[in-house]
Amino acid sequence: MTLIKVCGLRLHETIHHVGSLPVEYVGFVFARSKRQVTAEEAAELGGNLPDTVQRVGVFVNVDATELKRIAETAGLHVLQLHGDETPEFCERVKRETGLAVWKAWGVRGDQRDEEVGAFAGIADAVLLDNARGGSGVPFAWSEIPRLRAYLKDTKLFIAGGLDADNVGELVNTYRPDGVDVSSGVEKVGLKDPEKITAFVTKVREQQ
Ligand SMILES: O=C(O)c1ccccc1N[C@@H]1O[C@H](COP(=O)(O)O)[C@@H](O)[C@H]1O
Repeated sequence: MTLIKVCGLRLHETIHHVGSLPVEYVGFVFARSKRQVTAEEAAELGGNLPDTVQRVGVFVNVDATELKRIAETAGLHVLQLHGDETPEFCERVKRETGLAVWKAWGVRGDQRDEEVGAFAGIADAVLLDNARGGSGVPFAWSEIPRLRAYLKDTKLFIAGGLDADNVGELVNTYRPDGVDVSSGVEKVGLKDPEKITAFVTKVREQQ
């Protein structure tokens, strides 16, 4: 089964809707973004989710002390690191928080992408995204098999410009462990319940 993460939630109505769908993860963005929430807001929103849904915090280059503070306040289960975090930093944060760590990797389509292999066996998952993270634009999916080979058994999530129209092809062709969506389920900057349902339905149809 393909795991599903819906990211960038800020409103109670959307949280209730996502909580009623077969979704494994919900993401809260703590990076500077139009989707940014505070730890306190995330705690309140996340408190309305069923226990089956894990809460993921999205961070860009935040130090370990601040990560810990936000994770505890917001009640996070997973830390998604979207900046220049090293494998050593990921290992340390995993050890000190006891939480799962996902490393987001911006795919550029050049030799530097091979460095993603340094996170294999350290991060609980690697999330491949467009090199401009959170941009809503897909990267070249043809790179997936090459990069997956560097990750060995580490879980692979795909993000970057996914929506209900393209996720079926992605799942069918590349069979990632999970998919992550944000801007593709928005309408004029707000999460759209119909688009979220359409996305989840499309992923589940591929099983
Ligand atoms: O969503 C944001 O604003 C954001 C800001 C900074 C880093 C990451 C961000 N979001 C993550 O980006 C990917 C792709 O999102 P999209 O579907 O292409 O919009 C996803 O993992 C979001 O969690």
